[in-house]
Amino acid sequence: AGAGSVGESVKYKITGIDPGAGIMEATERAITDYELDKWDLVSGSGAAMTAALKKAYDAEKPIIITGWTPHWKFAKYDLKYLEDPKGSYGGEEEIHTIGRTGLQEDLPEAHQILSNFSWSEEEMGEIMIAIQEGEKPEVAAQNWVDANADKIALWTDGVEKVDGDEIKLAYVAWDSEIASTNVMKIVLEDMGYKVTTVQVEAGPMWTAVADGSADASLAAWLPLTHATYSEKFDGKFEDLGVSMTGVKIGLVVPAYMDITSIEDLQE
Ligand SMILES: C[SH](C)CC(=O)O
Repeated sequence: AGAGSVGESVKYKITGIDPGAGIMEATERAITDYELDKWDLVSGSGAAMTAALKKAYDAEKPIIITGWTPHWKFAKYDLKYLEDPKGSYGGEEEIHTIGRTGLQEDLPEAHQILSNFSWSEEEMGEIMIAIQEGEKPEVAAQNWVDANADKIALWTDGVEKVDGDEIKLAYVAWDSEIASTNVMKIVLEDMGYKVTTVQVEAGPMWTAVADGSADASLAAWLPLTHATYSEKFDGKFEDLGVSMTGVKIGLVVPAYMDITSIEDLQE
């Protein structure tokens, strides 16, 4: 089908997520880079996006979403990324853990555990899929923690337990970060911390770590996805390291759509 019919079939709309997400900025960049003048990016939330995806997929209707890996949608549906020859979405990304300045001095044990935190797409995926299949996030995370003591020992080895120190983790309700934050909450609680988690949008998440109202976040996507935030708050946070490599953002469509590149969306 011609490119125009693709645009008409989705009313020239790309189904996005929360407006502050880096993938939304990258998509606006793609709309400019590929001169998709008739196209609009619709913001909403991760949950609204996956609901729209399910509705379209079950009816085998066209849909174009802002998608990312790791995410359970690739296990549930036959999806594909649209090629991005202009590189609007960057290349391979990483998930980083960030902490407020002063964290190492105030909460050295947590600083060490958060710096050690790293796991694979498959490990995160087990939790995301359990949640997607109806398990409560805290239960899915606890089940994973119970089954992966050896992995968690790599993060906590040599770290002394604390006695009720308080720590606050900020995160955004992306399925990937719901999984990681619930796991880290349990790990830190098992190490003696009183953990609170606060779910906010991406901008407020970075702001909270930078102004110290949150101690850390597991939800920093770098180097490109959150470049605007990391530049804005340069010097006001500490990068505690990479928790996952090989992650990716882009435009994602069901495999039944006969387009392969973002260029196919041009008139
Ligand atoms: C939706 S990705 C997890 C992160 C981002 O786009 O900011």
